[in-house]
Amino acid sequence: MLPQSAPQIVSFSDITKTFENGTVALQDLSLEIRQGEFVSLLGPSGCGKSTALRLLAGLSEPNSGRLNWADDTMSVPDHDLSFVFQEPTLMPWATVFENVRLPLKVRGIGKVEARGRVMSALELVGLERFEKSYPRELSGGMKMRVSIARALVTEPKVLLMDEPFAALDEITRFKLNNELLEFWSKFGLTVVFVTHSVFESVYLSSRILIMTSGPGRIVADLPMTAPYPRDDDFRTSAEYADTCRRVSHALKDAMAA
Ligand SMILES: Nc1ncnc2c1ncn2[C@@H]1O[C@H](COP(=O)(O)OP(=O)(O)OP(=O)(O)O)[C@@H](O)[C@H]1O
Repeated sequence: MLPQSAPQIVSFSDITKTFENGTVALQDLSLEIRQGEFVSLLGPSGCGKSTALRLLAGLSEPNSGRLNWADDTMSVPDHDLSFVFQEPTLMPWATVFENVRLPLKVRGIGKVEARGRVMSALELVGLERFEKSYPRELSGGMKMRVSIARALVTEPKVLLMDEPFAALDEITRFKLNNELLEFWSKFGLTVVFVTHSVFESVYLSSRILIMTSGPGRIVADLPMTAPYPRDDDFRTSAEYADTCRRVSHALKDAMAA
């Protein structure tokens, strides 16, 4: 599946991010992401994964260095880019339909025009029958599906995900992993995915960037060559187990260094 030949979509050049309290969250970070990649940022707590994702989303600015989108329109906040957080961050007072409609509303798209798009996004995540439900009536997995539908309703090119499945039980997480891979492939998305989990990153990614802290930086860039589609057979294969072991060792080495 693509990587090497695909065009670059965004690059970080020597990016440093220091917070006001003096914490150097990222130092001299350079990185290129290509269109259609599924890139995971994997590393221990505090190594700057979320900071890197927030810079990509335009939610924060670097102190030095440059972030370059190949297409200038991508640097406009919210344009062609969606963010999924660990918490589904749904409006509790609004229905599932209204929650998913929100990004379209923010863009000035009227309810009539939005309806078809919202219902298509809900169908994608299997929640079309729940359009009138409120978040409190949904399970954790369903809330996350609503959050994903809200991210996909704008038909983004790039999906940024910050530990989206960390709070879910394993069976739900596996299901959502598979659904995410389906959306990624169906829509030709570029996904940047933050996780602590070696297993999750190996299952999903076309490439894993291992980060470490003190200061936050990338210490290994590992292509994941197992073919897609990946399914439950892959999850129980020797190749998956071997790759998890290799990535786990690389992570341990990075943390010890
Ligand atoms: N707004 C902030 N002000 C000060 N320090 C911050 C701020 N945000 C993050 N940090 C610090 O910057 C470093 C990187 O944080 P970041 O949240 O990016 O790490 P992370 O790898 O995503 O961690 P986790 O996996 O725990 O979410 C940490 O030391 C964190 O305490």
